[in-house]
Amino acid sequence: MKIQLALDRMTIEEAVQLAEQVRPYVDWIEVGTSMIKEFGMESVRVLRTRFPEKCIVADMKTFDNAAYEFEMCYSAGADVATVMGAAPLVTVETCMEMGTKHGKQVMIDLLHTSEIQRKMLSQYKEAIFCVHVSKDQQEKGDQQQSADSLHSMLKMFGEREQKIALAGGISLKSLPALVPANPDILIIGSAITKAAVPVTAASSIREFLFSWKGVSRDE
Ligand SMILES: O=C(CO)[C@H](O)[C@H](O)COP(=O)(O)O
Repeated sequence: MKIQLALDRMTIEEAVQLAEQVRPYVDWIEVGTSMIKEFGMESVRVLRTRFPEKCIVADMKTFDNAAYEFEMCYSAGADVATVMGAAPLVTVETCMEMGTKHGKQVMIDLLHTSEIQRKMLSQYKEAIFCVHVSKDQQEKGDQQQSADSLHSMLKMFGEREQKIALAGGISLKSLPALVPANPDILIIGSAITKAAVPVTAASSIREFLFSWKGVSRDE
C-alpha cells in the first residue's frame, strides 16, 4: 500500500521543502491541481528534478484536450497523470493512448461519476482508479462522512482487477476504516501538509501501515 503525498495550495518551494521533510515516509509525490493551475508545468518539472527516486503524479484532472495536456505532463517528467472519469469517453481513451505511447500511467478520478460511467471505465484495466471525495464535499461534511463515502464507493468495485487509489480528507483517524479495504494507494494531502509537524504526521501514518496486518514493510 503506497502513500501518495498530495501537495496543494502552496508555492513550488514550499512543496519542495515539505516533500523533503517527509521524504522517507511517502512513496509517491502528487503535484496537486491547485499547484499546476497556479504555477503550470514548472511545478511538475521542479518536483521531478528534486525527487528523482519518487513516482511523480501530475494531478491535471483533464476533462478535454487530452493529448495536449498529457503530452505536457509526461514531457515535464510526470510518471502518472490524472483524467476525470466523468469526461467524455474519447478523452479518457486518448489519455490511455498517451500513457501507452509514453510508457507511463494514467489515473482516472472517479469523482462525480455515475455507475454507468464506472462500468464503461472498467474496461481500462491498466489504469489506476481514484475513489475521491472532493474538497468541497469534505468542507461541507465531516471526516467520518468522508471516510464512509470512500469506503462505500470502494465496495462498489467488488472484485477488482485494477489498482485503486483513495483520496479526500484521509487522516490517521480515518485509516482504520479504510485500510482493511486494501487500497493500492492512499492519497494524503492536508493531514500531512497542514499538520503542526508534517514529519510526525507522515511517520505516524507510515507506522500505522507497518503495524497493520497484511501490509508488509517491503511495499
Ligand atoms: O485531489 C485533491 C483535491 O481535489 C487532493 O489531492 C486530495 O483531496 C488529497 O488531499 P486531502 O487529503 O487534503 O483531501
